[in-house]
Order: sequence, then C-alpha cells, then structure tokens
Amino acid sequence: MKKVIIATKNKGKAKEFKTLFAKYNIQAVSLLELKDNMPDVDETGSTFEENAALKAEEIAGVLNTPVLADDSGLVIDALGGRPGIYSARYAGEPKNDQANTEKVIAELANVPEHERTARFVCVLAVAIPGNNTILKSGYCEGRIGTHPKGENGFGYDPIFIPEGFEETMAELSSEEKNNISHRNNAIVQLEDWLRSI
Ligand SMILES: O=c1nc[nH]c2c1ncn2[C@H]1C[C@H](O)[C@@H](COP(=O)(O)OP(=O)(O)OP(=O)(O)O)O1
Ligand SMILES: [Mg+2]
Repeated sequence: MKKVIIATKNKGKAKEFKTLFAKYNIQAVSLLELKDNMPDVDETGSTFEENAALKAEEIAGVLNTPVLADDSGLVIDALGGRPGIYSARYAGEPKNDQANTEKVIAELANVPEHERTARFVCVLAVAIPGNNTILKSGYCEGRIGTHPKGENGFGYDPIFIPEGFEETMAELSSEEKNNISHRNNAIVQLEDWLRSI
C-alpha cells in the first residue's frame, strides 16, 4: 500500500487521516509513528495556508519525501473569526482542548443562538521536494452550543453543532463526522493528487 507522511503530532487528526485515506488505499503515517523525533514546526504564518505550508515544507525538507500537513481551526462569527489560526493555543500554553472549549463558551455566554454561527476550516498542504506546494481547503458550517457534550472526536468537537444536526460533533460517530467534516471536504479537493501517487 502507498504511504503518505502526515506532518502532525495531533492524535485526533492522525486517526481521522488513517480512516479517510484508507478509501484511497493509502496508509497515512503521522509523525507520532516515526522512530526519529521530528521538529515541532513554529506556526508563525498569518493564515491557515501559510501555516499548513510551513509544516509540510519543513518536514518534507527533513525527510526528503512528499509530506502532507493539515492546519485547521474554528472560526466563530461573533468573535470576529477567533480563535481561527490560534485555535490550538487559544487558552494559552500548553495546548489544552478542555481549556480552549471553556474559554469559547465563556466568551459566548451572552450571545443568542442565532448569532453563534461558526465553521471548522481545514487547509491541507502537500509539499513535494522540488515542486510547488499544493494547497486545498475544506469547511464545515455549524454553530457553537452552550455547553460541551459528547466524548468522540477531539478539540472543539464537544461544542460544535454541525448544520443539519442537533448533536455536537463529539456526539456523532466517527463515520458520521468523517462524512461531513472540513477535513474530509479538503481531502476530496486533493483527490487528483491522491489518485496520482
Ligand atoms: O476536526 C476537528 N474537531 C475539533 N477541533 C478541531 C478539528 N480540527 C481542528 N480542530 C482544532 C484543534 C486545534 O485546537 C486546532 C488545530 O490546530 P493545528 O495547529 O492545526 O493542529 P495541532 O497543533 O493540534 O497539531 P499539528 O499542528 O501538529 O497538526 O483546531
Ligand atoms: Mg499546530
């Protein structure tokens, strides 16, 4: 089976890539599985695109092989787009999903349901040594709940209610999430490359 290195150290993302890439007969291998420890790439860009490219290009440079990276986050309209590219560290260092979701819930305490619209964004970068980096994006629209619910998924899933659902993303099965997620929608945009390798 073909293998693709995914430049992530996020367990939740890594698991989703494994499932989503299996449909293309590709084995997704995250940095958590490599025996050599890869550097933590500084996400110094000002857009999801820049940060995805930074992660993919730095790891592709170290390994001298094509590498895919995912930069993603939650964009909340009532917060002017925050946490956005700062989603992972919204409540500060070290990264903490529960602290991040609590911070968002507190900031939206007085915001009524119809103003709690938000979307998950996923930008994928494929860095191929000697070539231009490929960038593709995917989105998932929804709204922010009033308290965390559900145990599945990761990150902001317990407070994100996708459009067309009453449950949070963390209450959906992994199959249901993978059908509608920003990550799957971005991967679909990459199909040409995935089928070409
Ligand atoms: O499907 C998702 N369901 C819930 N939350 C999500 C999702 N997708 C991204 N998120 C959140 C998690 C993290 O707070 C941020 C990503 O930050 P981001 O820098 O891309 O990833 P990360 O630092 O966790 O791992 P890495 O950079 O090694 O890939 O957005
Ligand atoms: Mg990160």
